[in-house]
This record gives sequence, structure tokens and C-alpha cells, in this order.
Amino acid sequence: MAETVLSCRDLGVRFGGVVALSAVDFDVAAGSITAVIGPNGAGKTTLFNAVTGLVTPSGGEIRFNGAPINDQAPHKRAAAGLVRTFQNLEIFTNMSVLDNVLTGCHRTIEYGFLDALFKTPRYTRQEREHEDTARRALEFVGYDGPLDRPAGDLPFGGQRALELARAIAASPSVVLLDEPAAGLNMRETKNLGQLIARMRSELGLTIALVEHDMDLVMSVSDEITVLSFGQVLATGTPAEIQQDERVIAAYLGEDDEDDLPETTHEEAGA
Ligand SMILES: Nc1ncnc2c1ncn2[C@@H]1O[C@H](COP(=O)(O)OP(=O)(O)OP(=O)(O)O)[C@@H](O)[C@H]1O
Repeated sequence: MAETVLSCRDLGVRFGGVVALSAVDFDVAAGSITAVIGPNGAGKTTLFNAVTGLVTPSGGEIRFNGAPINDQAPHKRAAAGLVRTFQNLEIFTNMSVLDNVLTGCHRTIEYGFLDALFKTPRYTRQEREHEDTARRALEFVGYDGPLDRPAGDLPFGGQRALELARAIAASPSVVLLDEPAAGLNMRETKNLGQLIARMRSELGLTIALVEHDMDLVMSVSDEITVLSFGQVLATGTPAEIQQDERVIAAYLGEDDEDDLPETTHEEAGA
């Protein structure tokens, strides 16, 4: 069985009187694609925020590569290889496409302030390496436009791809994708599914994703955790989750977009 790289035990998060997460157990196996689904307000983004250090848990433990990280600052978690993307794009629209991706490389900077000031060989070498990494990440996500184009000029789908490239350029071991298909059309979503599968197969990444697009979730995921009202409702394979009566009940009354599709993991060609 694959080793667990990320785990939450008995995780709780409160915002004043609102219990956003309660007694949540969540595991991500090395090399897996693990999805977190659930109705609006179920606590999915809060789970990712707790894992990446953007919110402080009121209880429970988060472990990354076996070590507790509850007290670790967000940038330390990123430096350790736990990298994320955001539901609302966090693109620097005035910066170029290349510079946006380069910001992802900064977690691996080894030169100091004086190296940068005097442009020492160490600085020049690492800047060149970072640029190569950024170019390769852009190529990986299928970007073939000019590198100096302002990121704000890209269409929405292009900006989503740019965010993925930035996460990839950070050389992570685990990537958390928060609603990567939000705002994408059907063709773009299908391409995204292939890209996520390639991130695992070609780059060896472990991926966790929060997503509302059920066709995407069911086609790419190995394991799914379902949250409802801040608690884990079910955990299982796509086939198990699609047949789970509690999950189906939790989704009744949700938008069509959120309905569990009838396609299975196998049918979707994952
Ligand atoms: N910063 C905050 N302050 C107060 N309440 C919050 C905060 N962030 C989230 N919440 C509340 O916590 C609960 C879980 O929110 P969260 O955004 O994690 O849900 P979600 O499953 O990601 O929803 P969606 O699918 O709509 O993005 C909700 O009741 C939400 O209103």
C-alpha cells in the first residue's frame, strides 16, 4: 500500500461560532489523485486552508511526510513541497506570463541578497535555472504564446493554466488544487483532466483537489472524501462514492452542476 504523505486527524476549524470543520480525518496517499467534494459551504476550502496554514485549526493534527505541521508557517509548508492553487485566481495581472511562473520558483532560491545585488555567478546561474524550470512548466501546461505577454491579457482558461504552471515550477511533491475547473468550458475541463493525470504520471506529483465538476472528479480520482456540514460523510473510490446513499442524499437539492454523474471511473477512461 502506498505511504500516506498528507494526513489530518480529528481536524477542527471554527470561525467564531461557525464550526467549519469538525473531527475531520483526511488522508492523501503518495502518488494518488485524491478529491474532496461536498455541497457548498461543506468546508472543502477550509480543509485546504488548514492544510496549507492559512487558517489555524481549533483542534486535531496535520502531518506532512510523517511530521506534524500544525505550527509551521505557510511558506515553510510550501518550501517543504506542499504547494497549492486558489479557487479565485491569484495571478499577478500586470506581470508577464514568465514572471508569474518565476514567482513559483522562489521557494528554491539559494542565493543571498548580496549575490542578487552584485549579480554574482551563483545568482546568474540560479536565475537561468529558474527560467528553464518556468519555461518547462509553461510548456507542460500547453502554453505556447509569448513569455513577455502580460498575464492579465490571457483568456480565463489561460490564466488557470498559468496558475498550474506556477505550482509545477515550485517543484512540489504534493499539489492542492482548489476548484481548478471553475469557470472553464467543457473542452478546457476535459484538457484539465488530462493535465492533472499527466502531472501525476509524468511529473510524479501527488494531487489533492477540491472540485465541483463531478465528471472531472470521477474520471481522475483514485480516492474521494465527501464533506458535508464540516464533517466527513464518506471516503471511497469513485464507484463507491457514486453508490453511497448518504452522498446522494447530501447532493439532493444541489445545482445540476453538482449532481453525481452516472459515468464510472472506468467509463470515463481514467
Ligand atoms: N474566513 C471565514 N470567516 C467566517 N466563516 C467562514 C470563513 N471561511 C469559511 N467560513 C464558513 O465556513 C464554512 C465552510 O466554508 P468553505 O468555504 O470551506 O466551504 P466550501 O465547501 O469550500 O464551499 P464552496 O463549495 O462554496 O466553495 C461556511 O459556513 C463558510 O461560511
